[in-house]
Amino acid sequence: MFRSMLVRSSSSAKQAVIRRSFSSGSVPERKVAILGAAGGIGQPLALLMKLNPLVSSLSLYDIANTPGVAADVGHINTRSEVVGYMGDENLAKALEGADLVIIPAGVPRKPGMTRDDLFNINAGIVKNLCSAIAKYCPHALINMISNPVNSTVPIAAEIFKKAGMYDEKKLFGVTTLDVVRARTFYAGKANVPVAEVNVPVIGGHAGVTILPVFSQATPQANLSGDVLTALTKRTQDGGTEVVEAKAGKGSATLSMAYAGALFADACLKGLNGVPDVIECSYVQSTITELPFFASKVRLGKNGVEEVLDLGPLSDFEKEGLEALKPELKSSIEKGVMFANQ
Ligand SMILES: NC(=O)C1=CN([C@@H]2O[C@H](COP(=O)(O)OP(=O)(O)OC[C@H]3O[C@@H](n4cnc5c(N)ncnc54)[C@H](O)[C@@H]3O)[C@@H](O)[C@H]2O)C=CC1
Ligand SMILES: O=C([O-])CC(=O)C(=O)O
Repeated sequence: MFRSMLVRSSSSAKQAVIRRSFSSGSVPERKVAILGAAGGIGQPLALLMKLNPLVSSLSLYDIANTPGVAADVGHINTRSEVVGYMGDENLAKALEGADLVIIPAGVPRKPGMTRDDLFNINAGIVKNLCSAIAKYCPHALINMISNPVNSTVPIAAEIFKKAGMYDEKKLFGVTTLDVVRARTFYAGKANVPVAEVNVPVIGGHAGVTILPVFSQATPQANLSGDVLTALTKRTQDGGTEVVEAKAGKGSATLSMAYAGALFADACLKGLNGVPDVIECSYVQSTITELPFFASKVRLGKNGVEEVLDLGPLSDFEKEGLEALKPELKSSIEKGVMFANQ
């Protein structure tokens, strides 16, 4: 049985000591499950989560190849115990007791495709995985990476509603890569240290629905309208830039794993009661007329503690906001319709 592929990252005795010291200290035990863990994002994300001291148990699930990934990552001498699970019959065990489930399962784009072209395959994958989550770890936080995020998050919400297990505070579309890109591109043009940069990115996660709010970027810089327009377009097309550079071999995996690990770490900090953890994410929202929208959210013990206001927008950003609404609305409706058919 694949459970026997359990890989312990250090001896049982050492693990017991680690467990005791954490249970008596301030860092609680946290199980994180990655669904799609053997994929292009899943593998480096598994590595980064293995390096995260907030994780005590790392559960790696995929339909194929998880034994090798779990054996490999499990040899790293950090806190978490690593267990790999392969195949549908092991999904329940992969999920049981999870505090956080990260979902990068599904097919990536090839050149010429939009994220919405992935809907037909990925919608079904997300639907099945979310049905299992509703059954086996209904109180876990969900970090949805699988594209099209603008639709997969509404699909997940509908599946949880049908199961009577929907908690809007626990469902997150991961848009952190848009923030990571906006920070990198802005730092290059503004000539400021990239590590100090923050830029909120609102809307959704596809093309024009990605709206970086450079007027609120810190540190501030006096960039021309043309530069801001170009920065906005590059952020919106960041995923396509990688898809084209990879020329048929997939989409962003390494930068996505970094972004996914950053967001998961923020979720774990929130769960553990760290105050003032704020990240952008695509969540159920009332700050616009759209039922799901990415904006800054405050993370806490229950997941989303507060969806923050958009703050002042420039005229260019106001136009971008109005322009993104029709596409985002139809992507949300498409997801809701799929889940209810
Ligand atoms: N939210 C974001 O910012 C980003 C999202 N993505 C999306 O992430 C997804 C994954 O991308 P990659 O890792 O590059 O693809 P990949 O093809 O390398 O890996 C996907 C993995 O999912 C697994 N999988 C397929 N069906 C599954 C199921 N039912 N249960 C569990 N695992 C299953 C596959 O076996 C494979 O290992 C794509 O949909 C991609 O578009 C990619 C980059 C950024
Ligand atoms: O572009 C893609 O297909 C993958 C993705 O979401 C991104 O890199 O932002």
